[in-house]
Amino acid sequence: MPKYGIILLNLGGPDSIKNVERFLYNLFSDPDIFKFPFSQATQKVFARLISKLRAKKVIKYYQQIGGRSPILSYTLVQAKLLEKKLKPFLDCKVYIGMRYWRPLINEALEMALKDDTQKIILLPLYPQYSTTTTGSSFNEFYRSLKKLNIDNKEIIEIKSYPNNEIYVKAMVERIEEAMANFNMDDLENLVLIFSAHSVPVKFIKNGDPYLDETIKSYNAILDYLRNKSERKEIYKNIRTELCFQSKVGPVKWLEPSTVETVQKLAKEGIKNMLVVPLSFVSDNIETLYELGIFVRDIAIKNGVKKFVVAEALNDSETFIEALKNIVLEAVKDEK
Ligand SMILES: C=CC1=C(C)c2cc3[nH]c(cc4nc(cc5[nH]c(cc1n2)c(C)c5CCC(=O)O)C(CCC(=O)O)=C4C)c(C)c3C=C
Ligand SMILES: [Fe+2]
Ligand SMILES: [Fe+2]
Repeated sequence: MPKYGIILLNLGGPDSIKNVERFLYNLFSDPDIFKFPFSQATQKVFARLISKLRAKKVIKYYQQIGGRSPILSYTLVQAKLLEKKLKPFLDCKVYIGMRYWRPLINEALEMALKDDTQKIILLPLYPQYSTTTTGSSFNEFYRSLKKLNIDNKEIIEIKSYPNNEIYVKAMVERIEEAMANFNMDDLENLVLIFSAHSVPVKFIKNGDPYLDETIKSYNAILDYLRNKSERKEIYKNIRTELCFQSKVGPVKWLEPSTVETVQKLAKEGIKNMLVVPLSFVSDNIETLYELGIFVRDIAIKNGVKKFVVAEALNDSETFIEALKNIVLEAVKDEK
């Protein structure tokens, strides 16, 4: 009977081509991410329609990255490493609760309850809070709790950690690894492009802190690179950009887009680009296909010579250390 059950919250992704449409249906049925007018019933009808249409398009993308999303395999590794790292300090077990594809949040909760867990810690694998990601996962968790008629469990929510020092260090390590692809001559004509997942502007206007927290991460990583890293003198002279990827649908999303940014830089004569996926802690379709294939193709066609995408944190030991510290900090007054 572990005292603490830690539920890692993430988006999830289809585990096969045949499940792409069902995954998209779950995503478009979520009123926290896509609000359709009128009623819950119309939301379902629209979700059915849009997931069918979008599946036709994105199945081709999933086929190019191995026929499934790699999110779960990376999250499984992160869960295992975190449990191992935490065990000497905390009586705990780590579970995975995905928002849109298995293992789902209610399944993680049921497993934690079966193990007779006394307290549940919600740990989002989103460093930056958004109502569309962490907020949506929290809502789904509380709906699952209500369905099971549970009202006596202590729940500890970790909201976000955009400028946690160890998380920032883990990001810097990934950037340094990717920088090994460039030689000294390349550096004079290199731009570091930080690409975050976009959200519709209306969420930000309604108070979603996602943009502020994304800028916080961006500034903290730049500060580390330019003032604390071993090669700080190099980073002081490297130009950087922050942009937003993965817009879906016709409404206005956060800009500038990653594609526009790459095109603008290429037009200016930039020949070397290092793209850093910000806001993703595991590689997924948005990093592997959108950045690694789609945006790369545009860059090369526009004259870019070297286009490198940094690996997401995935199995980074330093990232797991950050998560360990974040959890221990959250329970320090409880133990
Ligand atoms: C990490 C931050 C993310 C935010 C913020 C986010 C907002 C957001 N996403 C959609 C729609 C889609 N997202 C899709 C995939 C996807 N999204 C994230 C992360 C964030 N989303 C990840 C990690 C993934 C990849 C999952 C995988 O299979 O590997 C998709 C499916 C792919 C596609 O059709 O392009 C959709 C759709 C909206 C509408 C939104 C904010 C309102
Ligand atoms: Fe998304
Ligand atoms: Fe996308």
